[in-house]
Amino acid sequence: MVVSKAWTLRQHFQGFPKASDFHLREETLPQPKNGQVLLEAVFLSVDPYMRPYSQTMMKEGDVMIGSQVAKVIQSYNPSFPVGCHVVSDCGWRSHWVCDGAELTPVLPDWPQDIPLSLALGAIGMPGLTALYGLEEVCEIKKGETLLVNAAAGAVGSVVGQIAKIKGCRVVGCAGTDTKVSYLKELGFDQVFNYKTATSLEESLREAAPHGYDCYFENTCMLMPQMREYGRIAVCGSISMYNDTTPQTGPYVHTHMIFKQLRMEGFLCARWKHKHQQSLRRLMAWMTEGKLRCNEHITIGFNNMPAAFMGMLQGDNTGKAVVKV
Ligand SMILES: NC(=O)C1=CN([C@@H]2O[C@H](COP(=O)(O)OP(=O)(O)OC[C@H]3O[C@@H](n4cnc5c(N)ncnc54)[C@H](OP(=O)(O)O)[C@@H]3O)[C@@H](O)[C@H]2O)C=CC1
Ligand SMILES: CCCCCC(=O)/C=C/[C@@H]1[C@@H](C/C=C\CCCC(=O)O)[C@@H](O)C[C@H]1O
Repeated sequence: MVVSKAWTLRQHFQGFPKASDFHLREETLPQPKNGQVLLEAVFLSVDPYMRPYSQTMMKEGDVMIGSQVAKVIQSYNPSFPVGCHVVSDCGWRSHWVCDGAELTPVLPDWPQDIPLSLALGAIGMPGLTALYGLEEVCEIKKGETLLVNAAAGAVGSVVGQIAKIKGCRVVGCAGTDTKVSYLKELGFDQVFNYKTATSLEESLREAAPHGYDCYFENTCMLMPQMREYGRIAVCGSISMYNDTTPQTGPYVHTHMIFKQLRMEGFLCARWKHKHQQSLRRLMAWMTEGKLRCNEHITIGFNNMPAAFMGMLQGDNTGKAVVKV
């Protein structure tokens, strides 16, 4: 018998999450049966969506939602032999018994020198989100100018690098000078700190005097600098996830109409049928040295809530993960 640890939602978050909103419990798992495997978490992801989705998808007492890279430590399923690594959506759990239907093996031939944690980041859901937002939603083309905000985050940093691979001019905005330096290292053409800029509008205009063809939107709306026929991929709105009073946004219609803009919200799961080939493309860029990524790693399963709250503070550079 294996005793698993699991973090549950003690009470729904009110505003910014607090340590007392979480509860660590132990659960004795059943012995795996035919067709089943026993998983042991290796890396767990903490992502912004957990904050809004907890409100709609979870009841108080439920195990926190989330993905992890896990190792198969007992197997009665030939598709998942002992020792292989999988991505599982079993939530904030140290161990789990399940059948293979819910599991995605990490890419076969995962290179030794690429950390497996990237299966939760640049070569996982955030990387796929970046790719689909650029290719499927923005339909970005060589020579175009792209703006991305929350640019040093898990999604934004990949967005900017893929756009560079595609021959675009990339402007990123981020909230600290450390993030700005990091994005310059990654090859972004122009980067500015929106928290210290005297005028956001002026910084945006200086960075791209002719305006933006594409805008990858991770936090909030920046509309006036769009070029005619510009495309806006609405990926997230992280700056609002902890609000207790809904914000009223800017009036965007005039820009949308006169510049004939297209603005489209999306969820990366829409292109699930492309995930395998897309992950291989991301991995190829990574092994060629064209795609880099920083990880903010917290050590210890017991520190899951701290890692989650730290991520929501917005100070991390790159992808937030927990190493068990
Ligand atoms: N549509 C989809 O399918 C998906 C959407 N998303 C969305 O993409 C966005 C980015 O996700 P991801 O890159 O994983 O996130 P990260 O946690 O890696 O980065 C988030 C960044 O957002 C910025 N930020 C601005 N306001 C806040 C705030 N109030 N709290 C925390 N961070 C803030 C911070 O950068 P700075 O200091 O520069 O402002 C921070 O670094 C999120 O909105 C997320 O929900 C993610 C995956 C899939
Ligand atoms: C206003 C909230 C916007 C959140 C955007 C975001 O970050 C979306 C992320 C999803 C994420 C959701 C994860 C688990 C929920 C699964 C529920 C279900 O689909 O049944 C993941 O699915 C990939 C992103 O698209």
